[in-house]
Amino acid sequence: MKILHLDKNHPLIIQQLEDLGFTNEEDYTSSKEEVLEKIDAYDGIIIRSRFKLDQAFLSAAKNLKFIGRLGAGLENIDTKFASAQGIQLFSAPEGNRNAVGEHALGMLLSLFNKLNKANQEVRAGKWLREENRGVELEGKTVGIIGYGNMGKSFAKKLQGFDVEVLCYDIQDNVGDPFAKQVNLEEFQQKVEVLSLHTPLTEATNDMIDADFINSFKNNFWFINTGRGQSVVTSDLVEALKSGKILGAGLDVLEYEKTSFENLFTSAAQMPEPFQYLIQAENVLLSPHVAGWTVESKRKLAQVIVDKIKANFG
Ligand SMILES: NC(=O)C1=CN([C@@H]2O[C@H](COP(=O)(O)OP(=O)(O)OC[C@H]3O[C@@H](n4cnc5c(N)ncnc54)[C@H](OP(=O)(O)O)[C@@H]3O)[C@@H](O)[C@H]2O)C=CC1
Ligand SMILES: O=C(O)C(=O)CO
Repeated sequence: MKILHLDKNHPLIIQQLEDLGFTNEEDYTSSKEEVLEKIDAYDGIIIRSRFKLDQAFLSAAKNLKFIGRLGAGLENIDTKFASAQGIQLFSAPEGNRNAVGEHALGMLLSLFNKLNKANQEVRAGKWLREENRGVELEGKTVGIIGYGNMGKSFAKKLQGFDVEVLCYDIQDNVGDPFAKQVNLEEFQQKVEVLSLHTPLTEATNDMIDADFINSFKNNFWFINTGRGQSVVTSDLVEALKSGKILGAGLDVLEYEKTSFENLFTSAAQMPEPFQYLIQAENVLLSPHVAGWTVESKRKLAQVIVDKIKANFG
């Protein structure tokens, strides 16, 4: 079987697939059009997010048997069409769920303790203790939307903080010892910290808008390590300005072309709401790296190799 690798990744993926008898071709530079011309020669594709695998692309991939996505989200693949074509899809949430759980917790504790602001001030010679008084997680109600691999990982990390953890999910009975599943109404009545872990779908696109935010009884803290497009950034900014949202930790932004590339080459080019986010003291930003650790790079590759081996080895 011949596999085309479209994104550079951990070397173990090529080594192990070679050992299993697969032929590997690495192409990290050809345009989508160039790849389209040769794609019918491959049985498998391994990709992160370099381009969208849409109907046109999948139709041209006449011999394709599987796609391995080195990550959790599958929104860059037309999954319905791929399945209808008999193409198997392998994602790797097992590889980066721990990283996302740790990143979400890290963002939350940094926000609560104003670490980003305090760090910048001390470096600038300012010793402002009262202004940098933090708040504690103990006793708070933390709400997780989307209780799958990532949401559960975050909930697990919260054990030991003496918090109540609630989750809201469209699936029934997703709760476990780490979180109590409730309906949306109860969720919005109780939550003081909201962490978003849903995939990007039609329903979650722009889900966090002004109506949704204002349906929460309490002012709340917001962490997003899901997808930026699930948030209406201008509404988030209004909520930060009004104090409805007390602070936000955003690993993902609406202004991303793929999961790894920003739409804009500089922050200055970004739309007005982003200009607010980059100067707000109660906002912490990271460039879509929650699932992007040294360890997850290796784990993601291993998960994909293991899934290919289990199905085609
Ligand atoms: N920042 C980063 O680096 C990373 C971000 N991610 C993001 O996290 C997402 C979640 O990953 P993962 O936990 O593996 O996904 P899972 O599918 O395991 O879990 C997501 C859960 O959310 C549910 N859900 C879907 N739509 C809604 C909705 N409208 N309201 C409430 N719940 C909903 C899903 O239900 P159902 O199964 O019915 O759809 C599912 O139970 C990824 O798709 C990706 O976008 C992931 C890894 C790294
Ligand atoms: O795994 C994912 O879906 C990502 O966002 C990559 O870091």
